[in-house]
Amino acid sequence: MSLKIVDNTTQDPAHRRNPGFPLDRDWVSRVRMNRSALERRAGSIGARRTVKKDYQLAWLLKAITLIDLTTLNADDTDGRVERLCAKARTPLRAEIRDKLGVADKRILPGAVCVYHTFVHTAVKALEGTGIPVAAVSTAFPHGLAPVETKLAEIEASVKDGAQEIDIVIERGMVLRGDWQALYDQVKSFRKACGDAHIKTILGTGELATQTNIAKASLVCMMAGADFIKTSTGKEKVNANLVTSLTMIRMIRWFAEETGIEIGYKPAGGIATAGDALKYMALMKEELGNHWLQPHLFRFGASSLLTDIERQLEHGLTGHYAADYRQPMV
Ligand SMILES: O=C[C@H](O)COP(=O)(O)O
Repeated sequence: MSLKIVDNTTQDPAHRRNPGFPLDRDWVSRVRMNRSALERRAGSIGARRTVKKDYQLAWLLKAITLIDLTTLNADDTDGRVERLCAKARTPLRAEIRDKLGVADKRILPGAVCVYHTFVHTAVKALEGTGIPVAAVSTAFPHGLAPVETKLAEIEASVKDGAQEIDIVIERGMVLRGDWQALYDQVKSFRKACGDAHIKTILGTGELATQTNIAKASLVCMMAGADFIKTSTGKEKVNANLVTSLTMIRMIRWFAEETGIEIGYKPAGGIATAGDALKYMALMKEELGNHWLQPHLFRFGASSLLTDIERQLEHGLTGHYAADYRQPMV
């Protein structure tokens, strides 16, 4: 089995951060997406075997490095966040790592993602691992609060040690086509983030059309987003392949025009190893293997790791482990 694919780190020194660009209204007005063409293309993902069976275990190991291990529940506690961080420190049991021959490799999730309240706890629990803490700020999940409140929340998360900030946009700005307001707000969020990387959550399930999703993606990238992210996980419709295709194509277009590579984070409802492989195949086919690195791709997921661990064990032994052997939080 080739495990070359898991040899990556969370930082690529050659990667240029998005500096942000002026709002180009002409470009925004030229954006049009064709939903049925997107659906046809999305339906073909995973139909052909993109990942050969022998390589699947290596891809699943890689998938672990691309997860923002997440807990975003109203009943989260310090204890739950600490247990999640313990899982992040040891995402795979030693026995599985040994059997896979990867005991010496860095296989850790891309980040741990929590509410602002728990940033301090997570930073402390992850000390020494190099795993960044991502905070959902700006009145997650709806994004409806005075801008000053949202900016203060970002600043507080950064002060507590968050290295990544997942902001939510106001969906109403997109539905009204108020691109200037969206651009100005995301730009101010980016400024408040400072060195922390900013992921902009679009709430795609609430944006009505693929064209709106594409335009919102573009405006966020112009305003300085490091990542564009689909969903909070709280909308009725969360990440899916059609929307992913729309956003990935905007990332490609943006890279062609500006030379800047923006990250992509599908989030919400991605819970199985099979789902993960489909998203990875989509990235590989549309943007190339290069984009399958933690600084350019993340899964926002609360339960994906559990299934990946189960599938890895099944791949090794032919049996599924009992649930108690893979506790999450
Ligand atoms: O950003 C991450 C999402 O909230 C996680 O959603 P999930 O619980 O459906 O995996």
